[in-house]
Amino acid sequence: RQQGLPPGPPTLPLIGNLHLFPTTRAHLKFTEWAATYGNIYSVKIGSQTAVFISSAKCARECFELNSATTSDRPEMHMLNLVYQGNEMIMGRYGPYWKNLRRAAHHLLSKDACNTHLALQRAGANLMMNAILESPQNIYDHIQRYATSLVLELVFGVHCPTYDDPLIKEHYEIERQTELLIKPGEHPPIDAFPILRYIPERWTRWRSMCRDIRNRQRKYFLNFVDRCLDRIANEKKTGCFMEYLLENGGEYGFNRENTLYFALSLVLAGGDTTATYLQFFVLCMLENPEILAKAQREIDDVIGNDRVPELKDLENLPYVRAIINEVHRYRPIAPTSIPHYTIADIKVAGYLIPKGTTIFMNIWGIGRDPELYEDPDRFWPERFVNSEFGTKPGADTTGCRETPFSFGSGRRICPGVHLASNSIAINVMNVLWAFEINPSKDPDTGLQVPFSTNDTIDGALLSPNRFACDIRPRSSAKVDLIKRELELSRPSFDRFT
Ligand code: HEM
Repeated sequence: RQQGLPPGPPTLPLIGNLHLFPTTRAHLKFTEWAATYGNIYSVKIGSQTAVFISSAKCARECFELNSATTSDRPEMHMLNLVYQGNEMIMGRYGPYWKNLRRAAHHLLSKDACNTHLALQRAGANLMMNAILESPQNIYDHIQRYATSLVLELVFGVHCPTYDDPLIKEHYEIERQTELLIKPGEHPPIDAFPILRYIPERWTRWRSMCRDIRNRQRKYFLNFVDRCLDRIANEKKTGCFMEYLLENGGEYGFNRENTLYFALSLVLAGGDTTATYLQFFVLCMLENPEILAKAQREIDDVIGNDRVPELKDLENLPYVRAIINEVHRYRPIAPTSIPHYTIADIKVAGYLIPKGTTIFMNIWGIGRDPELYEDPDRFWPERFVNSEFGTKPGADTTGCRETPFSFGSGRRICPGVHLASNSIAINVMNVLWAFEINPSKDPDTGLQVPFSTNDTIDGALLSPNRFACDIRPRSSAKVDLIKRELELSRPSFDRFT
């Protein structure tokens, strides 16, 4: 470990800390290290350095005040094989990425998102109706909502049911793609670049990258072809891809850039929103008294004669607190997406050299004992008692309105407004419409186990499929849900 670097676990010659690097539930180990080595610490992997930031104050200094230097992404060989530098999420910082961000703003700015609200509400109504029809499939109904929304907006493709083959293929592609970046899944090719030269017959990753690339191209190019057809036949849906195919030059995009930009939005926008909403349902299942309190608030403000609207959220402080607490308690990207320095910087008095990978330890920031009382407890009241959910007297430098789970600095999630609207609409709907209880095994009568800790071991933190007993709170609400769905169906007409 070079002089001036933040402290960290003791290293071994050549491999550094590689032998200590966790391959499962890595965020827990990274947060444990923060308790030992501090809110900024470094880890060596071969010759490479990684720095972990685990406090709001350091995150502000690192990602916001030094954003001109900390907005690159580390090079990942396998992603290069799949995307050849065209995609956005791991794209290198520079003029091409700046154009991608400009283009993303066109679709995802706060104002643009106001124009997507009718579609989001229609999709949410479809989800409530699907829960009425097959409550046992709530996990899938949530996935359908989130995936169909991004496919509708980006490619003009509507998926009305969860067993639509397009939804199934989307999730297969997401799962495969996640394996590319899952720690421990492959040899450390990026830390030891010499591994790139191992002959193909002894490696699995090259053929895997080729398969994923081909599968993604087949899936997404089919959507592009459909857009081209609609443009030719003057049957446009107003989706983003149609706009890009006609105006991509505005951003300097060629056809490949356009394809991979759209792919980035769809892959980044579907699973993330779905995972948040699945965790929300699990948090309600685990905390019936919190669910009941939120429903009392909803009943007082909205009542039984109409469904919730986005603007109701202003009058629902406890529901807002629940939304913030789910973000804190189960951040879906617990160590965000790594950033990379393009020059030396100083953070908290330590040197972070050019060429360092920096992780924002979102999980650790949400569990910082200096900021949060009883951080491992799901307790929305903390966000009622103080603006940022912090304990009395805490130094709130770096705390902010946008949840940390969306990342930080110039790379902060550009989908934050779309995701926040989806979350608000669906959280209010579910609280207003449904009772949520543990389900019982029909044979044994025993409660079917569930837990917010029962997660898929992937690059993102997402819950395993779970069961619950979710049913309408009254027959009058069933009638309202059905009526609302019929009223909002015209939003889908343009996709037929
Ligand atoms: C609950 C939902 C979501 C969460 C928690 C989330 C979280 C994140 C995080 C942590 C990052 C990395 C930020 C950083 O590097 O500092 C990110 C990046 C990104 N997100 Fe999201 N996201 C969500 C939904 C969405 C949606 C709906 C879209 C678009 C439709 C989207 C598009 C993107 C893109 C394109 C990036 C890469 C940005 C870049 O590298 O410049 N996300 N997101």
